[in-house]
Amino acid sequence: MLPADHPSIATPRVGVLLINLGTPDAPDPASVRRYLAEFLSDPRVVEIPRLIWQPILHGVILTTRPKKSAHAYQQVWMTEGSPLAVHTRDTAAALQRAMGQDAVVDWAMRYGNPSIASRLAAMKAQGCERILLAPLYPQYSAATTATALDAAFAAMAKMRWQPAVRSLPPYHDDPAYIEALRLSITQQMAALDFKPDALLASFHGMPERTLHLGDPYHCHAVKTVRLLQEALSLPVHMSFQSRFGRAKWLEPETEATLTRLVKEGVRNIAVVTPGFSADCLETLEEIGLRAKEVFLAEGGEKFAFLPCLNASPEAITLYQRLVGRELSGWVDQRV
Ligand SMILES: C=CC1=C(C)c2cc3[nH]c(cc4nc(cc5[nH]c(cc1n2)c(C)c5CCC(=O)O)C(CCC(=O)O)=C4C)c(C)c3C=C
Ligand SMILES: [Fe+2]
Ligand SMILES: [Fe+2]
Repeated sequence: MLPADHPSIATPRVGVLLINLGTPDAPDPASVRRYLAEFLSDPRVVEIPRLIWQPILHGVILTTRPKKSAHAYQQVWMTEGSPLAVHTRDTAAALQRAMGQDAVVDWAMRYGNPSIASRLAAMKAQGCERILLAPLYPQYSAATTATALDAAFAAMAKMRWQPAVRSLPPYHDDPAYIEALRLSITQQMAALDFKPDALLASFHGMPERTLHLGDPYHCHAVKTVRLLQEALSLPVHMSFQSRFGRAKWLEPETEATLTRLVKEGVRNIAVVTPGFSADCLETLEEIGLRAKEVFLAEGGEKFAFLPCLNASPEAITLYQRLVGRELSGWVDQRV
């Protein structure tokens, strides 16, 4: 009888684990509360001393925010589940089809389900002795990329026989990523029933302090926008959304930027969110519904939110290239 962590098949296989942020299991206040409690207890996300933060989190935040956020989730929830989970799952399935026998492709969430620990265990049970950990964040941030890798290593800390692992580097300036964005944006703009006067790239925000502490997220986002602008031969405005708490966050803020653009004469706008690999609450509800309302209320006329790369053919070509490069030496190079 083999011990539980012993691979069940003889041929060693290569695994690719796509990792995204995480989302509640259901759009109700209890599920959102469970998710937020895990997410906002992560010291990589909220960098306030535990003794100060925990009473605030378990006091005002977890008693007020779950109800409000559950209402927001209800507006974008899909028949198959939370958009972030549905798109991440579909991306893994499409990448698996594209990669065939070269690798076992799976997906996991940093917070909530399916957990990184459970999918790493499942991949090991399928014989994956080598695993590429691929956090699907183009721009590196300690609050996203680093904590996803921390969770993977924490799971491995409990394994007697660990797989060999590699991690996908940030791809904010990778020509394959910029090309995927260029193609996706060009196609979506051509399908609109209006010609935008401006294109805005809205990124998830971060406390400004993290920039001064050395987190490269802001610089990565700025570089993505510069390269995208060059690739599209179009001016691209840039802003940061999803402000949380009282500290100063990165600026300019998205809704304030939309208001300013209307004042400067922009009437028709397209908004993209290149910091997100998959559509989620922050893109569909915060931009697609709320930011749109602000833009129109300020006097804007046409607003289009252009969806994320999700599981589009452009996204799969991108991930095949990024992943293929990292797997060199592990599998035959075919991409
Ligand atoms: C301290 C607060 C937060 C930091 C820092 C933060 C960074 C950060 N987040 C993403 C990507 C996503 N965030 C999402 C939701 C979300 N984010 C925060 C707070 C911080 N994020 C909260 C409280 C929430 C939950 C929703 C809400 O109540 O408003 C999501 C979407 C999840 C979903 O279920 O759809 C994503 C994706 C990045 C990329 C980032 C730093 C770069
Ligand atoms: Fe967030
Ligand atoms: Fe938000």
